Amino acid sequence: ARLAAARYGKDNVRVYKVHKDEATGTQSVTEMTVCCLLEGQIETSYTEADNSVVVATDSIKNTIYIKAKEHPVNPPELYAAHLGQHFLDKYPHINAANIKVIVHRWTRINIDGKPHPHSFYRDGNETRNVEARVSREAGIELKSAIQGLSVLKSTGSAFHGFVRDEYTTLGETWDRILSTDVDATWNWKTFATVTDVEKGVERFDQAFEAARNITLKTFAEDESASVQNTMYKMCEEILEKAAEVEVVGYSLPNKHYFEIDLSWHKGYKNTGKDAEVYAPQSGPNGLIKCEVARS
Ligand SMILES: O=c1[nH]c(=O)c2nn[nH]c2[nH]1
Repeated sequence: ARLAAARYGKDNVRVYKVHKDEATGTQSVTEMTVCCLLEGQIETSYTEADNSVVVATDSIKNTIYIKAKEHPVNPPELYAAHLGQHFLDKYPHINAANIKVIVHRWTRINIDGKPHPHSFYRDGNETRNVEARVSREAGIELKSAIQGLSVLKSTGSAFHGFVRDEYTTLGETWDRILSTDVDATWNWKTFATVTDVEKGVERFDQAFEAARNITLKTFAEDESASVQNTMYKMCEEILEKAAEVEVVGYSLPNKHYFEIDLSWHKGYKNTGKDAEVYAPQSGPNGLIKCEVARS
């Protein structure tokens, strides 16, 4: 037998960092969950119990905290680049660091119309994520994402004209609920160095805001003919807005809401145009994926 692949490290490292603006007394907080897995000349730790090549996962966990102290944690793309590069700079036998940063939402609370200086609430399970691969071979490869942004529209969605054959029972509809949990990703051009990531670093927050706004606006305004077509429009717009992004992807579950025929009860009308009460389904669900690149 031979070792075909190997990477190891620490997962689920929870990190909180506060920024205190002395001038205004305003404090800002960031909370994230980090995974950091290393690759390199580590085969003998698997095959020969040679621990001399192992940077302990406990040390990796410590490094995650130390780099959060030394460097900004925002944007997460920059923090991930610094963290990954550290392992290549420090350990000659480590050739790649695979990092995932999941940033949780702490949205500032507005009290009587005024933003509170140090109070926040968790407005949804939506997260901002970054996956970074920092390697000697390729440099810094960054993939940003929005995950878990649940959206629903009560109309403005249709689905008709699809294949009808001996396997088809689904009726055509010109007016349906559309409900999904947004998982959007955008892959950046490769950055050669951390300095290159830092130059024009505002690109990352701008792309995140653009992706989130485009997703919500297109979802709301598109007279959707299908999940497929609506998500393609989102991708086109994000590519147009973010020049250094090479590929945009979506993975959208189609979370079905079934009509309930209540006509057995006093002839109640509750289907088609009279439908008001529905049965939200936990599963099965449609799952529609795409990746869109520049032509
Ligand atoms: O938007 C949709 N796309 C599909 O492919 C599909 N299949 N069933 N319902 C669907 N809705």
